[in-house]
Amino acid sequence: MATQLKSRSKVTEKKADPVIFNFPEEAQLEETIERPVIMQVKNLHKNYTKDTKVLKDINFDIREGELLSIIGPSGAGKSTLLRTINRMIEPTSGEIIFGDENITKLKGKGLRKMRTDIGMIFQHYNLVDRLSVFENVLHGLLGYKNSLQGILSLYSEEEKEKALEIITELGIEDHIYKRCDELSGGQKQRVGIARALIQDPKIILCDEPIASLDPRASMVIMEYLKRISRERGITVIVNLHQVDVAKKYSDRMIGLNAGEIVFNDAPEVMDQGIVTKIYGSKADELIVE
Ligand SMILES: Nc1ncnc2c1ncn2[C@@H]1O[C@H](COP(=O)(O)OP(=O)(O)OP(=O)(O)O)[C@@H](O)[C@H]1O
Repeated sequence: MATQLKSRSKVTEKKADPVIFNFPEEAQLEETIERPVIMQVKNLHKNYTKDTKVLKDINFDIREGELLSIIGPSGAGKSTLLRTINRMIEPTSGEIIFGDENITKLKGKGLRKMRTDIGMIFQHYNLVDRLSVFENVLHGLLGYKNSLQGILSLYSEEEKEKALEIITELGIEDHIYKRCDELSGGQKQRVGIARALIQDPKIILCDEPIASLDPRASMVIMEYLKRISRERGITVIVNLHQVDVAKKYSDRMIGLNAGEIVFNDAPEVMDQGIVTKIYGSKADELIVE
């Protein structure tokens, strides 16, 4: 398989990093159509200790194929909220309804199945540095494997073809056999996205995906995330520090302040007054046009 893939990648013309995507008009129009709700977060609380109440009665719906950003000052609870959605962090109380299930009650097989439906990408990529791009992407399938298949890295030809397709879609096919520690931050994040995509998720959680990237690489990553939500109908939930980036790319924004939702609406509605409500005294540094 490796040789097959190598010869295929040789015939692939070297492409420059894609920068701008022009979304078709239908995709723009689709934004006005109300998408079905696929997840409901109800009365969610997280207390790390008796005195550290980080999420306070969080309620919101998540819709199919939307790009939803979560913004708020440092310590507002953005990462905690994102990570309770796939139970990387256990909520203290409340419900997260996904399909017919309450995620907060899942155990064993049910929990593993839910995690294949919800992919995740991270600020620091969480890749295995000494492994190749190809191997890291295939690792996204581990949730579907038994432990022996996982240990032996047993993947079918079909799975390898799918990995190649996704790697090509993300524009990193020229790096497929490189170790991940030879890649730039933006390329690493694209590997992270490819690893999430190969598991066929319904939702991708992105915990500050551009916080370690320069503006150009950040834009490329945001364009890919937007494209994934538009073209694949996957819901993308992104924690962001940059209000302007969130405004530009989101279908909807949630503003968190001290563990409470103080804004949940379309980006067009966000103005300086709302930014002040979310960021308090730090809002002066964040001018919103
Ligand atoms: N494991 C933990 N134990 C105790 N407190 C925690 C733990 N993890 C986070 N916290 C606290 O919970 C609060 C919210 O943290 P969280 O990381 O969710 O915020 P955030 O909005 O993502 O912040 P940032 O933008 O700085 O990443 C902070 O006060 C943090 O110190």
